[in-house]
Amino acid sequence: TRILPIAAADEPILHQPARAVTDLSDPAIQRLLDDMLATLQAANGVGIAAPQVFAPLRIIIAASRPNPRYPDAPLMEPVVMVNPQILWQSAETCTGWEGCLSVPGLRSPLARSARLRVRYLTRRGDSVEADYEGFIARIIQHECDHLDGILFVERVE
Ligand SMILES: O=C(CSC(=O)[C@H](Cc1ccccc1)CC(F)(F)F)c1ccccc1
Ligand SMILES: [Zn+2]
Repeated sequence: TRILPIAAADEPILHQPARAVTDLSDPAIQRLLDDMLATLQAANGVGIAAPQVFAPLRIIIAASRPNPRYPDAPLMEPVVMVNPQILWQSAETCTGWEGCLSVPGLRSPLARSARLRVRYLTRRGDSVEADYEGFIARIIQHECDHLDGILFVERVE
């Protein structure tokens, strides 16, 4: 397992759409998932997307945990989502702080849908549909933006 370099905001890979994963049994994909997890934990983040470690693939990891800005954030097992699709998101929004490992030192409040339904493949290839709300829903929206080449700073009013 390796800690991977994290792309800075000016890297082109962060401004282009990522490609769907077609072969989850590829050992290189399974290794990437392990490396993304190690990189996320080393960076003390609560989420990460494959383009941030220079892999133009539709893979995200959400790993909410209590932190100074979200003391009541749920502590969750990191969830790996391959080819995530947001099936539904609430019109109702909530505003909260966001940061980005690719934009170090910048934090900004941002409105996101309060609830969403996501369909994704687990790292073993099982298709899952799940509902999320609050801080975890925020992380998933932030990470899915990365898969479409969108940084949170582009959404700040
Ligand atoms: O742990 C961080 C560092 S930034 C972070 O973890 C990003 C994820 C994130 C943090 C906060 C809100 C939404 C997403 C990671 C990124 F860039 F890869 F997506 C944090 C920042 C602000 C509020 C709470 C926590
Ligand atoms: Zn980010």
